[in-house]
Amino acid sequence: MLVVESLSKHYNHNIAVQDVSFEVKEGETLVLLGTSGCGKTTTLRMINRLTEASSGEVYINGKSVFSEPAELLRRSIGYVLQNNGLFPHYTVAENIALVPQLLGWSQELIKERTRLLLEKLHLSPANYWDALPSSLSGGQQQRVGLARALAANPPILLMDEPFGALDPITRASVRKEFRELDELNKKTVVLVTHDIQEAFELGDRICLMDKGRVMQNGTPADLVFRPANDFVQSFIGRERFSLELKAVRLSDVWDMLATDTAVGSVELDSVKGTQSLWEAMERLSESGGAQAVAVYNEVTGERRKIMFPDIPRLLQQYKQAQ
Ligand SMILES: Nc1ncnc2c1ncn2[C@@H]1O[C@H](COP(=O)(O)OP(=O)(O)OP(=O)(O)O)[C@@H](O)[C@H]1O
Repeated sequence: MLVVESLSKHYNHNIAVQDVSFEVKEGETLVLLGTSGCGKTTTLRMINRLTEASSGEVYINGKSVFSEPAELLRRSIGYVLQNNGLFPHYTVAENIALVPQLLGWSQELIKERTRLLLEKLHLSPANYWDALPSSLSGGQQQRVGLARALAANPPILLMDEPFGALDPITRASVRKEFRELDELNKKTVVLVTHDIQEAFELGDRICLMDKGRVMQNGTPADLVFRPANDFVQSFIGRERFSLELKAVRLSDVWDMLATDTAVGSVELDSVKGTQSLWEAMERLSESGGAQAVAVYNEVTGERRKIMFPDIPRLLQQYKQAQ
């Protein structure tokens, strides 16, 4: 678990970050969201001490990050940058192996881990092992950057605008892969973005910042249905409808879903109860004209069904119940 307590950074008289606090549990993603210059990157870099805090504390599993040399600390924290930060003269495999090499892993273990990560990130080892970063597309480079950050299996992963340099289509597909990556299930992730849609898709919690301060720290549903102040309200602005669909989980409206899951003899595509109304809508659009998708509750094993016309009604009923 990561705890950030009253973190501040001042540059002479300029306050970059003021009194920022939040907690991120294992398996959770916290998104630092806000417009350019609000202090997101500075906050992120104070966690792995690339920027030294003026005051405040950061604890990882109860231990202060200031209690060990910064270089050692950074080996246990994965870091992904917008421009991927790959070494241009190192091959893909050499880039991924950097931290495990520093940690003294055996060559055999490093190779095994590199192969596994390349496969999980849909980069076939046969094609990409010896490739140089310049021969890869932006999306592929970003995947290698992610593999490198995950290589030594760090408990914490920090990501600074990881999808920011990608075109919208690649961005959406890399983001989806990121959401589905099982390597992240037990990680504590802090991700910086200025893209509110991305924040709602990826964040279990969102910390919305302005001028170095936290405006609201809550779940996507807190921000969109219970905004703490006018700033949050206006930040959500005209994107409200899609954000509402992203904030409501299918498990939140479980009792309102149809119990009859049969649609003739057709095997329905399925989504999980932990996914959002938005993701159900995406799956319906992708499933080639299917009228419905099944919703699978991983906890109880129950199945229900959702259809396109249900979606606005479910959202409405959820809002009324709030
Ligand atoms: N090394 C530095 N020296 C002086 N001021 C700095 C330094 N680094 C950041 N700042 C200032 O701190 C404030 C916050 O910057 P920061 O990069 O954290 O914002 P950000 O929200 O990440 O913005 P962006 O999305 O544009 O990267 C800005 O006013 C910036 O000019």
